[in-house]
Amino acid sequence: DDLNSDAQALQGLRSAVGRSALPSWNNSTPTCQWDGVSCESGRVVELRLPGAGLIGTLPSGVLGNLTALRTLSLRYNALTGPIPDDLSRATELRALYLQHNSFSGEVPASLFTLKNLVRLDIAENKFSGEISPDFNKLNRLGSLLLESNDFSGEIPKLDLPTLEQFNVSYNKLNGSIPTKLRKMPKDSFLGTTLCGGPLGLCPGETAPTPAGAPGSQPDAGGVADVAGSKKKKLSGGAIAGIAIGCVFGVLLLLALLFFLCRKRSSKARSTAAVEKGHDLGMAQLDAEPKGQNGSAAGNGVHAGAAAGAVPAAASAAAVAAAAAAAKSGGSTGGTKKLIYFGPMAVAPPFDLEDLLRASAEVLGKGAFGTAYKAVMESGAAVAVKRLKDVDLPEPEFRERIAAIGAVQHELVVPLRAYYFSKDEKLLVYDYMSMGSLSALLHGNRASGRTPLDWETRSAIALAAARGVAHIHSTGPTASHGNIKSSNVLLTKNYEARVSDHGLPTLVGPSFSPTRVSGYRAPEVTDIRRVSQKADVYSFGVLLLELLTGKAPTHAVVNEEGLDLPRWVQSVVREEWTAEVFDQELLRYQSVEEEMVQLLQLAIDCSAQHPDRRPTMSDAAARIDEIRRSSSDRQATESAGGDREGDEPSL
Ligand SMILES: Nc1ncnc2c1ncn2[C@@H]1O[C@H](COP(=O)(O)OP(=O)(O)OP(=O)(O)O)[C@@H](O)[C@H]1O
Repeated sequence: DDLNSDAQALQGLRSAVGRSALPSWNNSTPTCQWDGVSCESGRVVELRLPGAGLIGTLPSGVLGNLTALRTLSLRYNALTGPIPDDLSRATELRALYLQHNSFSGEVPASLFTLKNLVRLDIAENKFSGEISPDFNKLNRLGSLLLESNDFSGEIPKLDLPTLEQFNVSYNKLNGSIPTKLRKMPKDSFLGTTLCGGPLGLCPGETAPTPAGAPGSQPDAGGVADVAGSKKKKLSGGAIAGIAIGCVFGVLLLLALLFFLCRKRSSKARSTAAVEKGHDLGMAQLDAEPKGQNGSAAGNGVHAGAAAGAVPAAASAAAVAAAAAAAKSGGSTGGTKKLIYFGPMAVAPPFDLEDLLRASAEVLGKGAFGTAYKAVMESGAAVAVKRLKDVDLPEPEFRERIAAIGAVQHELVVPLRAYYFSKDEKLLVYDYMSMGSLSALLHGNRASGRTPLDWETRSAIALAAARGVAHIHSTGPTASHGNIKSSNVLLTKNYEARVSDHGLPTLVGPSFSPTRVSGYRAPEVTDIRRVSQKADVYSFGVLLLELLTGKAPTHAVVNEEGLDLPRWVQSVVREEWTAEVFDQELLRYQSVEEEMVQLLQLAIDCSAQHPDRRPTMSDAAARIDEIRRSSSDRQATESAGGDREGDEPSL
């Protein structure tokens, strides 16, 4: 074993998973100077390639040859498949960081021979199977991080003397937490059905008896019995005392409430009026769209959530913010601030007070909360999204929202600011005056809305593809997470902008959408973890929607809604291709070839198997090409004819 064999191993790694990612790894540069490589005494001892864009499956017979390796970090890449068995030959390994990839399969038994391991982080992958008791063999382990995988079953009795960090949260684990691990914090076990220790008593367990108290009843049959047995010991006097205390407490609370209500009602806007206004806004959500603002606003196709832009009597966003302020202590000053991103962070043009005073109307209700249009006294309008079901701990929420706010791109609707308190989470976006693509496509066609021509539709497709491709370019696992036509918004000039990226990362594990969206890729089981390839699938469905004019959740076929990719494929297979297109598009016969090309791309993107789908940037490049050929052809065919407004009649 020498540096030559190390170099060969690294080359093997590069050609398997990093061909385009590791340009500095070439023969004209000495191996020890390659990116991410550190040597000592003529051997490679560290390999650190975090977020390097590695993609694919680690080959076997490669990493195991790095026999002097002490640190291996391949975190935040797009690696798939199992950990190769031969890694066990790298016996000097102390730190192994593989978190945030898509590794799958069981943790190989060979890993448990790496006796020197101190840090093992394989979180945020797709590892499955049970957690092996053989982790006990790694008795120098200080951190063992297994969270957000598909591990199942019970946690074995782990007894690792130097273990400080341990996390198995967000796995399919059940049973009780082994005694030695019960000192770990609650966070280590969230998102599982485990019990015991920081998660509270397991069924059949009794609370530990306080020192000196008479013996408890072992296994007396659960929490209820424990309470029952305590009750028996209370004397009559004590019960009377408690009862009197309770009555007094309730009276005191009532008096306080009464006092507070009176105080608030003297303010300009009474709480009752505001609440009423708020209720009005919310109540309208389940009603038919009123369509005051024409087809540009609202979202008429999402069954049950059809909402026009209905003005609420009072400021609904103000209610949201006021509720936040009131619940968390009354005053709106102090630390209760909007946190800004991008250029606005330098000179914020509005603050929470302005939002509080803004008049608002409900735009619609989505899976993550309700969206409002808020018009401030200055006349500026913003879209405020009031999130529900966020039970992430504050630091995690702030970290994730910072990642969302960091995406600033001309084709992505910018997140300008957010507000976080225990009870309220508000996101502030630019207000997009022409509403969503969903409303544009499926809005009331009868009422003389402008038909969408090929040029507009293909331009929207291109902008959306580029916007999403930009989000993907920010990191190997960065994804939008919820691509659909109501999240493609339009500027005054009908230019498309991608909105709402990253929202699924903000909701906690308790979030469970009621319906499976027609845009969701078949492999997605947890909407909080949507891969880039799953985004491509959703984008494919969006393209199909643009081409067919049909919404994927539209109840055309049956109550369950339309599986657009399957429907299109069945029609295309029967060679009725022309049948799938939106009638409005068919009026433009001269672009039929391009329409078929775009349809082919849509079918490719919505392939069942993720590996068959193109990348988002490939999809964008293909749309660009298709559009170029259609404009070339139109230039030659129309011989100077002005197509603008030239709307062929039926
Ligand atoms: N910045 C914005 N400007 C204008 N309209 C918006 C803006 N953001 C959202 N909307 C519109 O408000 C409505 C509700 O949006 P919201 O994002 O809450 O739900 P959704 O997109 O239907 O579903 P989801 O919650 O899954 O994203 C939609 O019709 C959407 O197009």
